[in-house]
Amino acid sequence: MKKLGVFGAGAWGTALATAGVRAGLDTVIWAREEEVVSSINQSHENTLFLKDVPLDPALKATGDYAVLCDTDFILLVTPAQHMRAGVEALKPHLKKETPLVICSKGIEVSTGKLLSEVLAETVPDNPVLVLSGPTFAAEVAKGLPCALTLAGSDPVLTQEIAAAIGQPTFRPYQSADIIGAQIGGAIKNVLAIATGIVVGLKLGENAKAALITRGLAEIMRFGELFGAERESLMGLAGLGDLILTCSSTQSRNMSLGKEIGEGKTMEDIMATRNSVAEGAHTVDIVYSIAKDKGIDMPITSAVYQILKEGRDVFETTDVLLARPYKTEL
Ligand SMILES: NC(=O)c1ccc[n+]([C@@H]2O[C@H](COP(=O)([O-])OP(=O)(O)OC[C@H]3O[C@@H](n4cnc5c(N)ncnc54)[C@H](O)[C@@H]3O)[C@@H](O)[C@H]2O)c1
Ligand SMILES: O=P(O)(O)OC[C@H](O)CO
Repeated sequence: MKKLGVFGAGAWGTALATAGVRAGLDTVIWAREEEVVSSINQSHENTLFLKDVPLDPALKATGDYAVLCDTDFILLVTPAQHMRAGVEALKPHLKKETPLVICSKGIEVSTGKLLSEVLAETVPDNPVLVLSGPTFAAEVAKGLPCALTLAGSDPVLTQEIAAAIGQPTFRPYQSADIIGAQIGGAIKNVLAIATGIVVGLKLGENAKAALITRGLAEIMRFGELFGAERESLMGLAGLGDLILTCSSTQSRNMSLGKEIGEGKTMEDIMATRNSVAEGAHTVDIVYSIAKDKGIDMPITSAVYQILKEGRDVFETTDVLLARPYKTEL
């Protein structure tokens, strides 16, 4: 495992590529936008998605699938809703034995499938792993310390990849629970929007803590349906990421919710951004699955109603608070 490919050069792909370079890997990042390829190669910065963070000149960018696929393992970092199309495009150039590591956080809205299920359909022969956890791209790119979950069904391969990309400031903890490693990262984005709304409405720190904790209960209930292990949901890729994302406006999801709580519309907010807020997509499918399967997810439902049905934030909050009292667990 000497050569790393990174598929997708948004903020997270770029940060992961810097981690690869720092780990001593010969790293190439594939970008969809020509201007990103040239800005990384010439100015050693991703001016479109990770501005003002200097990148190691050793990091090479390409727009060529064949160059990306001439590597020992590939991190997949496209937005979740574009993962299927992205991997389909990659497939003709991909060696069957190349391990693919899902680093995106979301559930495919059109099918309700986890990204590992999407890969099982599109590239069934490639080994698939998941890398997820509490990690803001800018901090990782600057080399600040973090810890993540690296999940894979083959413990030897998982260990091999952890050893290849791991370093003191980028610590992958291994797991066999590929499902659990994806559920927390996908749903915490929806809950971060909810927390942002609470912050934007100035409902206080107590409300925020209550929402994060009851949000975790929603992750647990949803995870059970997919067969996630509870321990994984309490780990870095679950609770850890929920805490991080709900705590800071560095999160695109949390800050989106905050702006909604402050009275802005989705149209206004999206007009000022070129980055992805996965929760605004994931909420559709989580809401729909929860409704279909009878899973109690009142916070997720509230986010859906506000974002997708245009319900008033004050009215929706009142309805949430007026729900009957029940046992905690
Ligand atoms: N940014 C972070 O701190 C962070 C951390 C962990 C995980 N993630 C996850 O990584 C994934 C990628 O997020 P990001 O922060 O790198 O993205 P970003 O918001 O920085 O950049 C947007 C990305 O979307 C791509 N894109 C836009 N339109 C597209 C299209 N039509 N088809 C394919 N790709 C398109 C762009 O090329 C770019 O790579 C997301 O699932 C996110 O949840 C992000
Ligand atoms: O900026 P966000 O909300 O996409 O969150 C980034 C990461 O997922 C945090 O772990």
